Amino acid sequence: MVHLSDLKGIGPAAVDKLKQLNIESVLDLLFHLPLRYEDKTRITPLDRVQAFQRTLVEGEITKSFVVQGKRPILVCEVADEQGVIQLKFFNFYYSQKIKMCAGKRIRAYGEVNQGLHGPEMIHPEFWLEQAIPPLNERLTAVYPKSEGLQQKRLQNAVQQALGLLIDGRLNVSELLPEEWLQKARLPDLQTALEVVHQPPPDVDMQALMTGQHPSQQRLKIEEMVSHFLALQAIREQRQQHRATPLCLSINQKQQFLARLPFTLTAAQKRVLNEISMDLAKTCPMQRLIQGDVGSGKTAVAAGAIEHALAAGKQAVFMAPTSILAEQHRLTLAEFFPHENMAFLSGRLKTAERREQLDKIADSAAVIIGTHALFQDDVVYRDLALVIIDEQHRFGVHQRLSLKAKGADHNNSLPHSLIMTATPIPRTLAQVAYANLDVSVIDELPPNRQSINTTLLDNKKMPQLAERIEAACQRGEQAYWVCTLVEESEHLRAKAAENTFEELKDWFPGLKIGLVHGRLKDDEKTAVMADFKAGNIQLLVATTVIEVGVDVPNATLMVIENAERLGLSQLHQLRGRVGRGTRQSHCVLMYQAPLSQNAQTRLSTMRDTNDGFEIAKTDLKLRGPGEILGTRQKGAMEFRLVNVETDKDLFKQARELAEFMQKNHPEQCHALIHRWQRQAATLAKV
Ligand SMILES: Nc1ncnc2c1ncn2[C@@H]1O[C@H](COP(=O)(O)OP(=O)(O)OP(=O)(O)O)[C@@H](O)[C@H]1O
Repeated sequence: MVHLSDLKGIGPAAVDKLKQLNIESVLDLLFHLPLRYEDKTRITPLDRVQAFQRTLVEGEITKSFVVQGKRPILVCEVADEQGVIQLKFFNFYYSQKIKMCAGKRIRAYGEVNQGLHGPEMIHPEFWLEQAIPPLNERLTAVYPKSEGLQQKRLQNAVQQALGLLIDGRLNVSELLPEEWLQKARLPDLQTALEVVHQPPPDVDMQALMTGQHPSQQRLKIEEMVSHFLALQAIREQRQQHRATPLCLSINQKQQFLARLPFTLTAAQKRVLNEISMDLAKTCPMQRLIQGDVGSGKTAVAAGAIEHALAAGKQAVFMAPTSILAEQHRLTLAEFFPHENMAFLSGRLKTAERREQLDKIADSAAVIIGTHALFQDDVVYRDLALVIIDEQHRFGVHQRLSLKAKGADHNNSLPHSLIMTATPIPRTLAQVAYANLDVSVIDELPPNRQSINTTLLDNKKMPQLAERIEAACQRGEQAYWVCTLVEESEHLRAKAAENTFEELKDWFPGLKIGLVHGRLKDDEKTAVMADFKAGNIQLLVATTVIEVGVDVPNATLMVIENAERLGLSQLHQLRGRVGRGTRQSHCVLMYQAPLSQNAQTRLSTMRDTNDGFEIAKTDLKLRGPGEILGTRQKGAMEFRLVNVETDKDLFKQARELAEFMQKNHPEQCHALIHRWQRQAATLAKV
C-alpha cells in the first residue's frame, strides 16, 4: 500500500497540510477534484486574445520600460506576427528588467485585460528564451489548497498518484456496475480520474468548468450512491431490531382527540395516522415530522405519546433548550393531566435530580427534558417511544445514545420520532433524511393570518414606540429580541439588560420582562410563565426564545439588528408571533448599510411567510452544511457533491443504489467505505 508520505515532495509538514484538506490517503488525493483548469497546451495568437480569459501567449519583446510613479511598473511589450500585448509587473527587481530586454523571446500565461494601450496581462507567469518549456499535452488542473501548501506541490502529488493508478501500483477497484455505466454512458473510474486530473486538450471545457462533464458526474454519482447506501444500511440495521407494538383502539383515540382543546387539522390527522401505523409494527418507527413553525407538531407528538401510555410504557420528549423543554412540559401537562411526569434538565439541583431519576426508573410515564436525558445515569423503566424536537440542534450521537437506552435484552429499540421546524427543501430532505420516513404537516391551524413583516432602519426606532404601546393597549403582547454578537453569554446578557433598562425608560407604563441565557432555569421558567399569563406585556429576550416558545397572545415582534441573523433563525424567531388568530406583525430593525446578502435575507423575510420558500433561499445563500447544523454533519459532508447544484443527479444515484443493492450487494459495503469518512460512525448508528 502506498502512503502519502511515499510520494516525492510530501514530507511530514505537507502530510499535515493535506490533512486540513481531508486528504489522508493517496486515494483521497485522487478524489480531490480541481477547482479550475489552465490551458497551456496551445498558444493563442495575439490578435485573438480575449479579455478576462486566461491565455498562453508567446512572442518577442519589442520594448521594455519602467513607468515611474508611486509604484513603478515594469512594462514589456511583446509582439507576434499578428499583434501586440503588454505584460505589466509591479514590485519587480531591476535584474528582471535587465533580463526582459528587447529582442528576447518570451512566453506568458495569465488573464488578459483590456488596458489603455490594448490587451495586457498583469503579473503573468512567464518563461524566457531557453527556459520556455515544451507545450503541455494536457490541461493543467488547479486544486483547492490549504494555506502553506504550494499549488505546484499539490499538483505534483496528484500527478504521482495518477501515475501509480495508471501503471497499476495503486489498486482502485471499479465499484459501479459496468452494465449500468455503459447504459448511462458514463466512463469507468480510472478514465474519469484521468480526465478530471489531466484533461486532454480537446475536452469539453465548458462542461468541465461547470462540473457537468460525464467524468465529474460519474464521480459525484458514485459518492451519492455511497451516501444512500450508508443511510439505507443504518435503516436496515435498525429494522433488524424489534420494538414493542403500540396500538390505540378507536375508542382510545377518540378519547384522546376529545381531550385536545382544538380539532386537529387534516394534515395533523394524516400525520398522526401515519405514526399510528408505524407504532403498530414490531420494528422500530424511524419517522421525521417536518412542519413549519406553528403548524402544531406538539399535538401530533402528544398523539404518539398516547400510544405508549395506553400500552403502559414510557415516552420521552426531548427539546433542544431548557425553555422549550419547560414549555413542552406545561403543554403536555395540559394534554395528559393525570399522567405521572418527570422532568430532567442539566441545571436541576442534586436532590431534585435524584428525585426525577427515581421517577424515571419507576413511576413516570411521560419524561420531558433536554439533552440531560442522555446521561449515563438515567435509567428508564420501560422506554418505548423517543420523541426528539430537534430543530437541528442535536448531533446524531446524542440521539443514538438515547435510543440505545431503550435497548433491552430482547434486542428491542424504542420507536423514534424526530420533529423539525426548519422546512428543508425537498431535494435536501431526500438526501439528509434518506434513512427516515418523512411526514409533512403542510397546513397551519385555521384562521391564522400571515405575519406582516416590515423593515426599519435602526435610526427610525422612535416610530416603533407607538406600535408597541398600541398593541399592549389592545391587550396583546410583544417581544423585543436582542441579537447580540458578543462572544460570551455574559456579555450578551449584559447588553440585553441594557436594552431592558432603556425600554423601561421609554415605556414607563408597560410591564416589561427580561429573559436571557444567563438566568437560572427556574428564573427563566418564572419569566416565561409570567409572559404566558399576560403579567408581562413586553418581553426583552436574547435569541434563547428562538425555538418553540408558544404564547399565542403575542402579536408583535421587534428584532434588533436583524441583519446579523441567518434566514432560518429569523423565520424561527418570527414564528413566535402569528400563533393565534389575530393579525401579527414583525419589525426587522437593521443597521444600514446592508450587505447584498443581508438585503436578500431581509427582503425575503418581508416578502414571504412560507418556510419552504425561505429555506430555499437560505440554501442558496448558505449551503446545506450550515442549514443542517450539527445534525448528521458527517453524513452531509460530501467531498464532491454540491447538494444544490448537483440535485439533478440524485434521482439517478438513488436508482443506482437500489440497483446495486439488488444486483451487486457485495460491492455496496466497499462503496460505503470508500466514500464515507464517517462510515465507522454511521455503522454505529
Ligand atoms: N389544530 C389546531 N387548531 C388550532 N390551534 C392549534 C392546532 N394545533 C395546534 N394549535 C395551536 O397552535 C400553536 C402552535 O402549535 P405548536 O406549538 O404545536 O406548533 P409547532 O409546530 O411545535 O411550532 P414550533 O415549531 O414553532 O414550535 C399552539 O398554540 C397550539 O395550541
